[in-house]
Amino acid sequence: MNVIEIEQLRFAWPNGQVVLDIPELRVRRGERLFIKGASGSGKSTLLSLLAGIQTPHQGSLRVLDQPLARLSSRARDRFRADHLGYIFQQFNLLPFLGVLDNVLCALTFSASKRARLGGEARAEAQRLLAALQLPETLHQRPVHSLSVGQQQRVAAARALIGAPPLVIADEPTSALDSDNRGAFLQLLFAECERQGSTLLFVSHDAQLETLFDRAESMQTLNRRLAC
Ligand SMILES: Nc1ncnc2c1ncn2[C@@H]1O[C@H](COP(=O)(O)OP(=O)(O)OP(=O)(O)O)[C@@H](O)[C@H]1O
Repeated sequence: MNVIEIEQLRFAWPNGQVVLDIPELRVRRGERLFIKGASGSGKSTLLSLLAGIQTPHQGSLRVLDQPLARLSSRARDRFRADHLGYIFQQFNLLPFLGVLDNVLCALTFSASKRARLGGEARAEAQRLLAALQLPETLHQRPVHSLSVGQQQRVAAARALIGAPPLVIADEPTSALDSDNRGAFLQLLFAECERQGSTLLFVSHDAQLETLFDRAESMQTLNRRLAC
């Protein structure tokens, strides 16, 4: 089954600038896809469509077989909470909440994620944080007191909890040095594989692409825009 299916997708921002014109993109279940592209090439715009924050103006976009544009905005919010894990570029953690509470908050709005846990939520949050190598001594600390690399692991655990079928990561390694980037990616891959999550990872750092099953560039995806 394909987790993502895009056909003849076009999207423009209100100023009329066409940012995406993608004839086709398919992502298989369990695949680890790297999407690269220069600043301004439309990476974040594509992710906002896949997450159902924006909807396409033309063409078809299906995530987990759901045509997102046909859902109401409320149904898209629910779909996102239930089926997606999202690692934001700036992590978007709640700075004064503790590490564990930041991870657990991903379950608050999703009965599906809670149902997929198969065990106690706190124990699963602790397991994920340990798998991502965040020491237990930090689990109660407010996240604002953590280093950038540690915050990134909290953001990854929050995206992974409840085994969402699709995990989207938007440049989450840009603040790390190359050794730490590689190590973090291997941990992320291992957890995605363990729980059967497809990973879509966006970055302008083309050095990372060899670590993935497949890489696509925004330039190639958007080839019609260059004509
Ligand atoms: N909310 C918005 N309203 C209008 N234009 C926007 C909006 N968001 C992005 N754009 C425009 O869409 C184009 C693509 O932006 P986008 O953020 O998707 O690129 P990107 O590849 O993610 O860039 P970066 O690597 O710098 O984050 C840019 O020209 C940008 O100015």
